[in-house]
Amino acid sequence: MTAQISIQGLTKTFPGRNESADFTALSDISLEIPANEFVCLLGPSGCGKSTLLGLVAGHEKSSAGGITVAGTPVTGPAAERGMVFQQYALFPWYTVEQNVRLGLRIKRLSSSEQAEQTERMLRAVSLWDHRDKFPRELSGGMKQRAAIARTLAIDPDVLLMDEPFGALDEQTRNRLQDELLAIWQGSRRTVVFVTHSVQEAVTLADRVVVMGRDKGRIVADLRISLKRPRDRMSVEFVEAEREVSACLARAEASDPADRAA
Ligand SMILES: Nc1ncnc2c1ncn2[C@@H]1O[C@H](COP(=O)(O)OP(=O)(O)OP(=O)(O)O)[C@@H](O)[C@H]1O
Repeated sequence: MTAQISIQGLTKTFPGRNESADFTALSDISLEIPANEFVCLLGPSGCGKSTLLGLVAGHEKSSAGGITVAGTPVTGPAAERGMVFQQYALFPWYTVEQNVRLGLRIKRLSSSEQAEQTERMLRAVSLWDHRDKFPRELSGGMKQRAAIARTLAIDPDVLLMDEPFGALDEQTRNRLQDELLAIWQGSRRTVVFVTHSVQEAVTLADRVVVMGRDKGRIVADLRISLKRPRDRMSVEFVEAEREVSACLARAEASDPADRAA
């Protein structure tokens, strides 16, 4: 089952340090994400994308407003919401296979089911032949594929991805985008994907939500209705990129106002 995400009047204020004023990263954000939708969050650095994702993941607590996933309020992390970070977060002392399998322990599967699921995921991200390697023996792209396999093996309804391909070269990044889409198309789930890249957003998303500097305000909500697979060189793709870029430029120019709470 996949889940709808409902964000209502979400505000996040971080306490100020050393008597400085509190800092409001997000103010009164509302967003509805239907089940199975692939949403990219785009916006200038510091606009609150990771904060929003962390709140959906349940890693952070909101200061006001709330989030429900499939109708249930988010009060902390849960297996149904899987997170992939830019830094791969693999255990260095475990092999690729062990890293993927570890995540499955929370699912209470039998040992043969764990082995089966691990193999399926490692094959999906083309790492089966590298399953006995340790993270230090992998390239950046391979590490990220292992991290994705580990999260997907748990079969979360909601996949939260915080710039997962941001540290990779363009070629590897394009390949992983295509792999991720193939996996998503094979078993749909709701995806919220943070990126800085307009091209990445147009390649992946059903919908691009652009956040501005002003406490995470949503300045644009664009549907990308290009058919998949998308040709990054096509006229339609370039046009969509231009439209998203124009919104991003407006977001970057938006006045951060007085961000103190
Ligand atoms: N734990 C924290 N304590 C205080 N301020 C924080 C904390 N986490 C984030 N912030 C602030 O909240 C704002 C939003 O940060 P966030 O990391 O969500 O932005 P972002 O849009 O993901 O940025 P980037 O694109 O650079 O990753 C920033 O000004 C940041 O300094």
